Amino acid sequence: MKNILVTGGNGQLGQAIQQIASQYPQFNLVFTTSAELDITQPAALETYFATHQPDACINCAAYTAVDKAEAEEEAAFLLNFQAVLNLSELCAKNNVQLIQLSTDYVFSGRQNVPYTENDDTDPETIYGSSKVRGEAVALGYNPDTIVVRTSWLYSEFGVNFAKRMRELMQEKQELKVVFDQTGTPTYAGDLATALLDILQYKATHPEAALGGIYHYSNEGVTSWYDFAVAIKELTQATTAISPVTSDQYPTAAKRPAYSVLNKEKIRQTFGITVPYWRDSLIKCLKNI
Ligand SMILES: NC(=O)C1=CN([C@@H]2O[C@H](COP(=O)(O)OP(=O)(O)OC[C@H]3O[C@@H](n4cnc5c(N)ncnc54)[C@H](OP(=O)(O)O)[C@@H]3O)[C@@H](O)[C@H]2O)C=CC1
Ligand SMILES: Cc1cn([C@H]2C[C@H](O)[C@@H](COP(=O)(O)OP(=O)(O)O[C@H]3O[C@@H](C)C(=O)[C@@H](O)[C@H]3O)O2)c(=O)[nH]c1=O
Repeated sequence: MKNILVTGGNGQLGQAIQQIASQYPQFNLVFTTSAELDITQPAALETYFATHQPDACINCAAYTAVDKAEAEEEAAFLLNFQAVLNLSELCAKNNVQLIQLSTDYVFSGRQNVPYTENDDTDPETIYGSSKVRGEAVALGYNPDTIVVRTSWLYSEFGVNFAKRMRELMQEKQELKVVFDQTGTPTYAGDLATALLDILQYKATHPEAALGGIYHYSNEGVTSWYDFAVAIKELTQATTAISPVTSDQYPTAAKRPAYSVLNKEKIRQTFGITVPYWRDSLIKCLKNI
């Protein structure tokens, strides 16, 4: 396994993979933007695969605007379902190992113990529903597909909660942040390492049956409020942060109240270590 195509190469996860690519000289990682390779266009994908012959594909392209998706169902499903169908079909036909990214928002959040890969999905948002359909079609075309669900992704790159909080803390004297949504942040740099370690494991265990769903986030549990407070403390910001309930901070999409992911399977299968969320936040804030 040598040639790795990373779609959505300009997104935050795509850029996080770019940042560590030189640590994996055994892989020739190629990053594509939507302008270079529009994954909603089957003909463009076919031409790309015929020309570049990837051995694996990490699909980081996605529709990720959770609130906007409520009003843009078609656009969300086009990218998170239809395009995944195109990609999966082609990967299956060409024996290309696909890694498809998914989300904790596939769960409604009614559970109060960490979600395992065997728990039923029950999304309550358009974004979550579109990602569930993407998971199903990716595994349906090829059971060897590896679906990695992650949560609360943040990084130095793109648009994310941590960067937004830092900006708001510079602009505002007071912030209100929900404290009744519990989950785990994931530093995109850690996820990027996990994904390339998975491909490395696959390369050295070509016969292993590894297909299926895996959960990966950082370790530990927090709320968006506590996440914001940690950002405030670590950056010595002076903004006042008040905890509010989701009812007091209305949004178009209803986020899960609880979406902590159980990471036992990915640890056991690939020997991946999972950093504690606060340690990774410190690392990220140093880089921003
Ligand atoms: N962000 C988060 O908090 C979380 C994300 N995830 C999942 O992780 C994955 C990566 O997310 P993240 O990096 O944050 O996403 P981003 O929103 O940062 O990036 C998505 C990328 O998709 C690309 N894209 C959009 N349309 C197309 C298209 N038609 N063809 C090809 N590429 C396209 C964009 O490329 P361009 O810039 O070139 O237009 C963009 O760079 C996704 O599957 C997401 O669902 C899971 C949990 C949490
Ligand atoms: C900016 C802000 C948000 N919030 C709330 C809104 C929401 O309930 C929660 C998170 O806000 P955001 O809208 O930034 O994050 P959100 O878009 O919900 O993030 C999600 O993105 C998708 C792509 C995923 O897959 C998920 O894992 C998750 O990371 O914090 C506040 O309470 N106060 C604030 O000032």
